[in-house]
Amino acid sequence: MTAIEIRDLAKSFGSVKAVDGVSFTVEAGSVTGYLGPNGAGKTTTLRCLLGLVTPDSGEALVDGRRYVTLPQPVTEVGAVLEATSFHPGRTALDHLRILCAAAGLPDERAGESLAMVGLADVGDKRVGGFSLGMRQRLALSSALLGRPKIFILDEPANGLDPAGIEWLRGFLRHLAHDQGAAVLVSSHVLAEVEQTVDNVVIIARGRLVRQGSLAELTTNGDSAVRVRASDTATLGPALEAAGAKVERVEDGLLRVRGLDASAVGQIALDQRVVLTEVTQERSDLQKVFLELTGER
Ligand SMILES: Nc1ncnc2c1ncn2[C@@H]1O[C@H](COP(=O)(O)OP(=O)(O)OP(=O)(O)O)[C@@H](O)[C@H]1O
Repeated sequence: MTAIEIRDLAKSFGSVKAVDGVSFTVEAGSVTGYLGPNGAGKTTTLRCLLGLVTPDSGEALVDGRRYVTLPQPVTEVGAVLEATSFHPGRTALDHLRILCAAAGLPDERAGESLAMVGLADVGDKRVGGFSLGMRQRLALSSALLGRPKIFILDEPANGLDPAGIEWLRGFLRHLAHDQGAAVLVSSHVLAEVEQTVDNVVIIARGRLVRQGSLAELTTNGDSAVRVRASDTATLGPALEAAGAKVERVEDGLLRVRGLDASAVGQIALDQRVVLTEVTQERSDLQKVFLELTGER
C-alpha cells in the first residue's frame, strides 16, 4: 500500500531549483532512504510533504492526501525535522505532555513514547542537559505520540554515536517490518542508512539520480572481491570449485565474484595460501554515492 507519494514535485527558491521534478513512492512496511549530498533538496521535499513549503508544481501526498487536509495529523504522520528545538528548562516528559495536550492525546502517551526510545529513566530531567543524541531520541519519541503509521525523518542519525546509530537502525526496521509503518528517512551519509533501508532514492541538485530496492542497487553485478595471493594457481581453482567466478587480472591478482571476502579468506586458509590483499569492491550504490558526494 502506498503511504507516501511524491509526484513531479518542483520547488524553487529564487533561481535555485531546490527540487526539480522528483517522483517516488514509499510503501507501508518498508524503510526508504532519501539520500543525497548537502543541498540536494531532501529537506525541501520533506517540508513539502509536511505542508511547511508550498510546491511550485506537483504533489506531495501522505495516504493519498495533502498533509494540511489531514484531520488529526499526529495520528497519521510522525515527523522529525532537522534542528528540532526544545525549551531547555522543561523536562523531557513535560515537553511531550505539552505536545499531547496540544494534539488532544492522552497524557500517558508521553511516558510510553519516551520508553520506546530508551529515555524512560531521564523523563524528569531537563532537556537543557541532554546530549545531541538524547535530543534526537526525544524528537523521535514526539513523532511516536499519536501512534502514526507513516514516519518522515530528516537526518535522524545526526549527532548519534555508533551505538545510537545501531539502535536507530533496529528501531526503524522494527517500525516498518514489525508494525507495518512506512518510513522515509533522509541522510547525506550512505553508511548511516545502508543497513537499515529496503529502498533507496538518491537525489542531487534537486533531481532524481537513482531509485530502487537496496537489493537491486547492491547486487547488479559489479560487486567483487580483489584478492592478491602467493599462489593463485592453487587458490583460483579452489574458489571456482566453491562456485565463484574468477578472473585473473594480473600475476598474483584475482577478481572474484559470487563469494564474499570472508569466504575467500576461509578457502585460502584451507588451501594454505597466503593472502596479501583482500578488498571488497564497492557496490553500484556506493559508487553512485561516492561520485555525488566524495564520501568514503
Ligand atoms: N527557505 C529557503 N530559501 C532559500 N533557499 C533555500 C531555502 N530552503 C532551501 N534552500 C536551498 O535549496 C537547496 C536545497 O536545500 P535542502 O535543504 O532541501 O537540501 P538538503 O538535501 O536537505 O541538504 P542538507 O543535507 O544540507 O540539509 C539548497 O541550495 C538550499 O540552499
